[in-house]
Amino acid sequence: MGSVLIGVENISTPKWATVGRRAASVSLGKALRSLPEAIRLVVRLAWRTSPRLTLLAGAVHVVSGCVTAFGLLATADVFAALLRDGPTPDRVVSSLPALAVVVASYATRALLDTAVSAVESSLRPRVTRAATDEVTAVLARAELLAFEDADFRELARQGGRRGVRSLESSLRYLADLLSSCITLVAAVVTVGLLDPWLAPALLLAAAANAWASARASKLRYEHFLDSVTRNIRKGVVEEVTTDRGFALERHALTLQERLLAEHRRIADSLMGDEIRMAHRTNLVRLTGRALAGLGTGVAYAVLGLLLHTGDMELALAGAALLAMRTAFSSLATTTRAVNALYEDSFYLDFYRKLLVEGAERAQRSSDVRAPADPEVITLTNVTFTYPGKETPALDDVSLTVRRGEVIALVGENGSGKTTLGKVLTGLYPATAGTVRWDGVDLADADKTSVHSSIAVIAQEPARWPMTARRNVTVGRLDRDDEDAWRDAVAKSGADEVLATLPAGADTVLSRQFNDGQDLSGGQWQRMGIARGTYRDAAVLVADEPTAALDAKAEARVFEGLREATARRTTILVTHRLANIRNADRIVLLDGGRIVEEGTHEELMALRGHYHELFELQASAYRGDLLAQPAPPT
Ligand SMILES: Nc1ncnc2c1ncn2[C@@H]1O[C@H](COP(=O)(O)OP(=O)(O)OP(=O)(O)O)[C@@H](O)[C@H]1O
Repeated sequence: MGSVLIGVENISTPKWATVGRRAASVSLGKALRSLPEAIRLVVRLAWRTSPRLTLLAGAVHVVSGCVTAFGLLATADVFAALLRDGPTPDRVVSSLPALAVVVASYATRALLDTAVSAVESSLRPRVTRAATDEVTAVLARAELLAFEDADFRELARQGGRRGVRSLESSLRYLADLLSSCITLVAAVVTVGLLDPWLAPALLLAAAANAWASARASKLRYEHFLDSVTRNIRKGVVEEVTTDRGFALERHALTLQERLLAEHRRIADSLMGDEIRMAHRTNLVRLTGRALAGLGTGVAYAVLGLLLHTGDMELALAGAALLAMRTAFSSLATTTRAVNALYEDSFYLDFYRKLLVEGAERAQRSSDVRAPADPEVITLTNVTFTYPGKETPALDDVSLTVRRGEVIALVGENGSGKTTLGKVLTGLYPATAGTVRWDGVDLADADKTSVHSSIAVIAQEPARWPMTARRNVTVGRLDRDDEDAWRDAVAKSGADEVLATLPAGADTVLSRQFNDGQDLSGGQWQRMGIARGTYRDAAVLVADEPTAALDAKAEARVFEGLREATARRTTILVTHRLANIRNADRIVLLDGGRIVEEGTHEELMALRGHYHELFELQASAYRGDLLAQPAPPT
């Protein structure tokens, strides 16, 4: 079956990564122009978080930059006074005012640095919190179907993790950029004022540095995009190699070494690429530094030439030298900040995309309320296709369900039973056709109003990391009804589970907490049934509710369901046909289409597919299936 264990060699690259690849391959200038967008995003979020702190941070940085510039000009004055012609004591005395300004500027700068870090340490956690909150809110409010889209899930991971981290670092780099730019401008203006020829040489060094930094960022980003798919694959292999959920089969199938080898294979390929990328980045940096060095050399050569030809006095040359050194150091800070912001801007884009896409996929609210207890649910020519799939899971399904009816959905694995349950209850929107509750199209209805009227007992119920009692009452938090709770745990058989727990209903059901307990598959299923029963909704979807239950518990659950179904509409998905003989209607699905529909007696009389399935199961119980084959005659 081939040597690749997981078999995901050819999984496609997420859409957003393909778009990002295109963005990264545009010209550098164009890409750099996208920088203001990233800056705007960071500033806007900071502003929303705290306008006062944002203004303060900006102001403190500007003042700090100005003080540095001021100190620089004052130092030039000190040089000018010291290197003037005349007796030394006079020169020293005349330099004192400028020296005092230099000392004052250093002291102020030190105070401002403290202010900067105080303001930033108040602002940054607020921005991080706001960004994390935005991501969490977008995901919490996304429609159910969004979580079926692998691209969206990966975007959520990248936007939530890298995006928020980049936002935080961008804020720091933005602040650095602001103050270093002011110092740089002051230094370049000082140099330019001393001699206009020196400025272009400085700019050459700046351009070389900026080019190298931006190019290196682009290489790193391209590498990230190239490795996205492999990183997803590595994550999957990591999970199956180390996760508890796979531990049993990993050992029983003796897969540990195979999985480890697979993990190493992918990790090696990623490491190889990473090293290659690092070498290329270093080469780019070297070229940048060589060009910047050339610019610096030219600047010093011009200075030497000016001194040699007598076009510049020694005193001014001293000041120019100092300004040039300041310019180079703030240039280094500026390019580092621009470079980091440029690189962050790619990841900020994930964050932005996640917010945009999340907003598009938000569960819509609407003024149209679904009826709380629908009389009739009508599906008309409903088709449903999962995101990223070609073939529909439901194909032209029409069905009418009346209040109080018990409809059993049967059919082979993958025939669309679970999907039909979700579309019928508005959890998934129909791709085509309509689902109406008493004439209200669920496509227009407020989803919360629809979902308030449904209870879902899932095939694999969620294992809520809460107390056992909460695992049931979370079914309807606004209900506080001790009788209903007792009834729910009794009908589901959850009462027997509670009796085995050390702290009874107050035991926390999660191994993540101290003293937390885990349950068996069947015990979790009983908790799920209790939750669905406690919810007491008008429309109940029970999807294989008893698949993991022992026979006694199953009988008890069906007894409970029968009692409750008189009041509510029930959609029951099951493979155990013996349990649904009394259903009002049985709907047989095949390949997403309804192929047979009627009562048990009607379908048996039809002698079609249902009859065949029923007979097959019945014969298994009668013992025909395992009976010795008749000896050949
Ligand atoms: N999350 C999903 N993403 C993509 N395709 C899906 C998803 N869930 C189900 N499908 C596909 O939709 C089709 C119908 O699946 P569904 O779960 O509704 O079948 P089912 O009849 O409930 O099956 P089973 O008896 O195994 O529970 C199948 O072809 C399945 O592969």
